[in-house]
Amino acid sequence: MPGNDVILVVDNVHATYNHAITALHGVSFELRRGEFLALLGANGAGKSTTLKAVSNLLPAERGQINAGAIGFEGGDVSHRRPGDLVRAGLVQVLEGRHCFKSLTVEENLVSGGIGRSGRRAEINQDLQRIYDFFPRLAEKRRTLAGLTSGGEQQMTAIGRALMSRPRLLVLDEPSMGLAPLVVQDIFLALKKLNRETGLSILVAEQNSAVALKYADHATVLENGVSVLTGAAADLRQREDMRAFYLGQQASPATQPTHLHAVA
Ligand SMILES: Nc1ncnc2c1ncn2[C@@H]1O[C@H](COP(=O)(O)OP(=O)(O)OP(=O)(O)O)[C@@H](O)[C@H]1O
Repeated sequence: MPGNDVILVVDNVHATYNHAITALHGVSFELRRGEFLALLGANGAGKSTTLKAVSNLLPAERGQINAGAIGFEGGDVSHRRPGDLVRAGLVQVLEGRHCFKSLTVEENLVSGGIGRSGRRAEINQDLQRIYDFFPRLAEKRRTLAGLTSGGEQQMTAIGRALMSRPRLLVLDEPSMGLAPLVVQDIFLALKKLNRETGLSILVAEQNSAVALKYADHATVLENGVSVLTGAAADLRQREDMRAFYLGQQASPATQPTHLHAVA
């Protein structure tokens, strides 16, 4: 049984789409309270499927968990509707920075608080907190989200998720399609949120270099299986990680044919 300090447990999860396409066949990891964990892997490795399984969003895509279990705060997520998980503190920012483009940045943020009973003063306080983490959103608060940059839309999507006061924030590929400096800004803000508020963060990323720079730990997926978990600082030093995921050449003597689990 995991201790109270573990907020999310993914235990040997197998998942398929349409009862036919196997997407995951053995994904396991744990996320401790207050931890920033990165889920890494190439295109199609199963990162998005794992995150959708965590938020119980697979059934909406004709997907299902066939074996294994996912526990959030000690309860099995498969018994809870996605909306109930949000109210319980598990909030996901889906891939593709979904914003309401015809609403202002601030209206988008406020929309994230709908459903939670909050007085205006409380909502204003939360808005201010988000503007402190993302000063660029404060400057653009009256601008239509559709007219802001990709980075600002990603920040708006994250800010909207924060309005429901999550305990675990899950993000799918926040760096996608963004310039390197903007990606750094976003990860810096996530790290600050994690450090200053104790928010637990799970982020799926193809950009391993940036994820390993800011995360505490990382789990690597290959073809639907978690093959490696370790401290981000250790993974950054590994020759095989450098060669496979950080785009650097390992010396021929150390080049592996696949990643080896941390002992
Ligand atoms: N809605 C779906 N219906 C059927 N198959 C799917 C669906 N979504 C994903 N898959 C398949 O499941 C496998 C894992 O995909 P997934 O999107 O989870 O990987 P990923 O690591 O997130 O990759 P990417 O970075 O490209 O999003 C792939 O073989 C993919 O084709």
